[in-house]
Amino acid sequence: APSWPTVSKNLPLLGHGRSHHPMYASQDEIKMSSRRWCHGSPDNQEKDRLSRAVVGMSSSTAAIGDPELAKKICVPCNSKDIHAMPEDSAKKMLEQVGGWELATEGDILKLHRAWKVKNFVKGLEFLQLVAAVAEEEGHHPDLHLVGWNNVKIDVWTHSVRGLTDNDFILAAKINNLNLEGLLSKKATVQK
Ligand SMILES: C[C@H](O)[C@H](O)[C@H]1CNC2=NC(N)=NC(=O)C2=N1
Repeated sequence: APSWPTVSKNLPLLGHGRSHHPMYASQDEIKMSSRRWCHGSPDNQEKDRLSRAVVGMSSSTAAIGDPELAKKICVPCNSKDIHAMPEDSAKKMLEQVGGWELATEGDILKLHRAWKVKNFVKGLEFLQLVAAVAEEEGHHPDLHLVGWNNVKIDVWTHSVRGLTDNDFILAAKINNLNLEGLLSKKATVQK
């Protein structure tokens, strides 16, 4: 068999600092895992979470100038109140998510950021940390691990084919991750 790099067994697959993979977690832990999807019918915990959600998601002014983006939570992406924000609103909100830039693919506006990691396995660990935040928020980025040590992340709201506050909240939470020991010392990042 090929000598694949040994990915550490206790890689936290779904956040909370421990893996939720059936091989490693007890059945009740799996039931307890806080996987939530935008389209699922919210249980009480979800309702509580949503009650703290940003009010007035459709107006991106709800978050502009608010330094606590990372403390906000995403709302269901299939909510009828969610709309893609105009580019000038996105440009204003960009100031709150250092290191991210606007990118357009086709006619879709996205948030983009790239990091150089120490090696392939550290890149996977980085992606696992991001996955845990995405699962917690029910809002998911596009994750790329290319050239073995380049992590690239795009964030956009697929349901409206553009940017919403959810995307900036997720980017702010990603910026708050502790990447200690994962990033390469060489700063040059492949865009
Ligand atoms: C149906 C529901 O909208 C989906 O479950 C969620 C999941 N995560 C998501 N993530 C992103 N980035 N955009 C979405 O529209 C989206 N939708």
